[in-house]
Amino acid sequence: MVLCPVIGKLQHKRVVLASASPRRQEILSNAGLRFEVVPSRFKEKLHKASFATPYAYAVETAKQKALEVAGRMHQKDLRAPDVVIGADTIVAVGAMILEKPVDKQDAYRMLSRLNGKEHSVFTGVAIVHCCSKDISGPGRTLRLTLSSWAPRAHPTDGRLDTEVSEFYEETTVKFSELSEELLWEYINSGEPMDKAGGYGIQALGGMLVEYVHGDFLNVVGFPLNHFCKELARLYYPPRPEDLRRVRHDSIPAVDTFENLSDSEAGGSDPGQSAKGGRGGEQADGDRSQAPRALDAALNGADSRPPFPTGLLELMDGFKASKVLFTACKLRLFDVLKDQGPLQAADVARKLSTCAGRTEQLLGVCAALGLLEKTRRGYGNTEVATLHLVSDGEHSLQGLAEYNDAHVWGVFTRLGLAVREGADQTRGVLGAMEEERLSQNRELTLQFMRAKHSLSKLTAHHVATAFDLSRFASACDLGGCTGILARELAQEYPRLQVTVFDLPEVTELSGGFQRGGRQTERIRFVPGDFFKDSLPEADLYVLSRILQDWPDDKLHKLLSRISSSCRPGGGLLVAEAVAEEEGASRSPRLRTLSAGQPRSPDEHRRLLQRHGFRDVRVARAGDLLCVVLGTRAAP
Ligand SMILES: Cc1cn([C@H]2C[C@H](O)[C@@H](COP(=O)(O)OP(=O)(O)OP(=O)(O)O)O2)c(=O)[nH]c1=O
Repeated sequence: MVLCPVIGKLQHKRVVLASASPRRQEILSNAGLRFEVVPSRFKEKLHKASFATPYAYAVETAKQKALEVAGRMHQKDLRAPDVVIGADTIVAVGAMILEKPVDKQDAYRMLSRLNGKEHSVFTGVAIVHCCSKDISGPGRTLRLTLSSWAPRAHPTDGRLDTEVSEFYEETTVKFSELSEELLWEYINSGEPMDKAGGYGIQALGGMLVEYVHGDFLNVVGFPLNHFCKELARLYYPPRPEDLRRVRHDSIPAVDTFENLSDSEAGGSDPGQSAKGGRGGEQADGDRSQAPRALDAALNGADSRPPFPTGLLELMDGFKASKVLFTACKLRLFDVLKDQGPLQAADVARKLSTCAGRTEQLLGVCAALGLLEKTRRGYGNTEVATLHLVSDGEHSLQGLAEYNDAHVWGVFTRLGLAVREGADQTRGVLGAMEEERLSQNRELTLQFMRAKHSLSKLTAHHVATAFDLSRFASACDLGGCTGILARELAQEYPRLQVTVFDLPEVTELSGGFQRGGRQTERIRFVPGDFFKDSLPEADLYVLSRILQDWPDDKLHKLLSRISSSCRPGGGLLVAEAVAEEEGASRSPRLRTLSAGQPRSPDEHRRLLQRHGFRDVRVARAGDLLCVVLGTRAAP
């Protein structure tokens, strides 16, 4: 498929879609492109009469939308993009260009013009390749240091070199003869208001359409097929004669990040458009100029090293994490779930936070794909709705809270851990151990919320990695809130499950339980698996436990389990995946714990060393590996 190889070319680039259109986001996401959404602030006010054709207007508007985002991100170091994609969809009937209706009357005027007639839908697309050439050398990254949150004396002197590839696509659409009543019924549905021409062919508006000649997705807002051909043309390999380098010193200056806000950030002045011809002047509507820098990089003529996007992303990753944790701590996603979308000022009012910095936080959350910005303000994206709203079924709010309150501190002491070998986790978990969780109820609850939200992601995978129906009873050692126990009871209707955990944990587990028949087969027993007798069970379960203990403790625990397990009984171990021996685990799970990352084979050998045979290994999602061993007769 032409897109797959091209996706590979874009995979390590920072791609930004400069559009608030959910349709465009969906079309590109479904095609497998990874990108961030940074809606453009370009005001679509180009003078239509100054364009020779409707599609020239659409292409120029698309270009200005993309250049505005490229310029803003370059100036603000939100995330230095490699590629910015802009698009603009218009409906043309006769010489008239129809954009989004301003009100119902306007929608009626448009639909009446389209009624019973054939019209064209044009989508202009601009692909802007950015190469930052600022005084601090190539590349810019997320620079959210304290200073960058303070008003800047002046924007950086840096210059943004861009190379623009642009094209348009035309689709012909014919409306049926529509009654006045039907038109108003459609208008009152509200659907027309955010769509060019006042209709949405992909939804109710499909009822108005008699036929479509051409790319359907182009009508919805993004000509995916043409876009793929354009990318293929750009990356395999560009022909020198197609290259046209355009330098945009005229990128419209915008205020510093600090001062940028909806009311202040005017659109870029059309007069400052790119040098060179207006968009779309060529008859075939397909004017591509691949970037020369790209051609040089692809053909080895450029001696400079490839841009270290991944490394810079690694260097700045912690800032993005802190932005996420701060937004979670402020319950930003909860407020937007209940009352969104909201303008930045309204968010600041509801959170009782500083308006300027709230605007910045919202902007970065949008750049991180956690929020989407539309004319009506900021709203949660799908991932935020699923995982960042605190009462959501799949919420990871607890994990964010715990990482921010505790794990963050652990990593600030990484240097000490490396120099002195001290296990900094003990500094946190240890503190929890020594002062006993019971003396710090809030800490215990935060720990349990974190473990609960993380376990929810993998509990089903762990419970179903192997067929456990031969066991009548199971004991989940360190089972915390019982999320895995619940999954086991759900999956195996015969199974009785015991959750064995510290008293201060089991006494708080009630708050995490949800109803359901399977809870009748789950019991919580307080105890310490290093000191107290283990509850009797056919199957013992250790999920994300071994990783937290040094070898001496780990062998002590496995030895106690082996002694408690009758011949034919089982031990199920679920741990973070370490691909090969000694490899470090996925950083997202490593908490600097005292345990060693273990490969599946190392786990296999560990169980065999403690008397388990027929040891099998499986994967649980891309987070955990699951190992099941059967206790051999002594
Ligand atoms: C004709 C037609 C348009 N549309 C939509 C696609 C676009 O989202 C919108 C045209 O307005 P645009 O200005 O192209 O895009 P937008 O305002 O939605 O987003 P942005 O400017 O941030 O990129 O109309 C449909 O969804 N279905 C249709 O049938």
